[in-house]
Amino acid sequence: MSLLSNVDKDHPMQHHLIVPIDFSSIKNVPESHIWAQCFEDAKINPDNEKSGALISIPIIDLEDPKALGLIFNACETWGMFQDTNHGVSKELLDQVEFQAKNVFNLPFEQKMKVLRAPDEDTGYGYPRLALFFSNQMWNEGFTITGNSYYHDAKKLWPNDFEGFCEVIFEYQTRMKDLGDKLKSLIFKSLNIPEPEEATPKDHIIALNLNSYPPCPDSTQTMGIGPHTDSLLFTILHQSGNASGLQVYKDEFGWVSVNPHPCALVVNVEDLLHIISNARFPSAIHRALINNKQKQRLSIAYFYGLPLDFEVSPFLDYPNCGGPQFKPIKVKEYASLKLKYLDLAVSFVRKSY
Ligand SMILES: O=C(O)CCC(=O)C(=O)O
Ligand SMILES: [Fe+2]
Repeated sequence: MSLLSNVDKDHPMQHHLIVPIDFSSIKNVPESHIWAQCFEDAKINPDNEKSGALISIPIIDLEDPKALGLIFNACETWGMFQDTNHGVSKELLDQVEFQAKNVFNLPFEQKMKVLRAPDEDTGYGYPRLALFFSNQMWNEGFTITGNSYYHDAKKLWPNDFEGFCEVIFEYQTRMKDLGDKLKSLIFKSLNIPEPEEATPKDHIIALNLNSYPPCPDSTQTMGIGPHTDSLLFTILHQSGNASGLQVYKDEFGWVSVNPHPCALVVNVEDLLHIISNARFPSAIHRALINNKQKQRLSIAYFYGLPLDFEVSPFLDYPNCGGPQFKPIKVKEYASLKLKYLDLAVSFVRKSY
């Protein structure tokens, strides 16, 4: 049982919101998956190279002596950046993408063997976010926490599961190292102490493999609807063959975050928004479907804090105007998020 499942137990999902359609047999986008508003609010379309070239989120070399300042500016302005020189090899990124592809390209009946249970957080299915949107998303996911992948891989490939397990183990290890390093850089950039964790091994950490299958009409549907992530920050690897990820910024609308060779996307999540006393926005993001009829993959690593850890704003900077949020335990916040999605943060906001 995973650490998060105690929280999930209180918020079970309906079966039909977990079971994806069999994307491999679909010729037209079904009514259930049509997002009429999809492009109306998109000031910048991911396939419009001209506008996409005008604005882009910062790409930061982690070995750059100026990295701290650059990270601070990017988090404050965008709640997001891409990092290079992060220490995760291209080979490992290719391998994890290959293994993700192996999962999603299995026959539908095989994937259903590891369907996520209504009150669990691991396994195959639509993203948990499906609960909050009236339309289905063009997306299938496979969520891993801790060593849940071992049990599932045995069901998917009874005689050949080691390859998948080795790559996921290695990827989780490297992501944890990179996450620790980024946490240290981000807190230094804010000039506040790193949260003291009594039980660091109880961190909530999850890995989401996402697949956006080839789509007969990309203008009709949505890969993943607008949301913020719940924990400290996300480290995202996206396949290089197609764009889709976008971040929302008031002045510009939706801005594409196109794949950059070997760079990993880092985005601020809600708990970091709270700890930074709203100095860093929690990145509102979504993923569109590309018009190239190509499968797009992304691998999201959510870096958290222990469930019993209490987060509260650090106020040690000039003109911060007092704490904007009440202290809250990570598990209480996770529970609010599963119930209210992006409104969760408003329950933590202080009213003066
Ligand atoms: O696929 C992407 O680019 C975004 C995925 C995402 O936002 C998530 O898994 O929370
Ligand atoms: Fe996300």
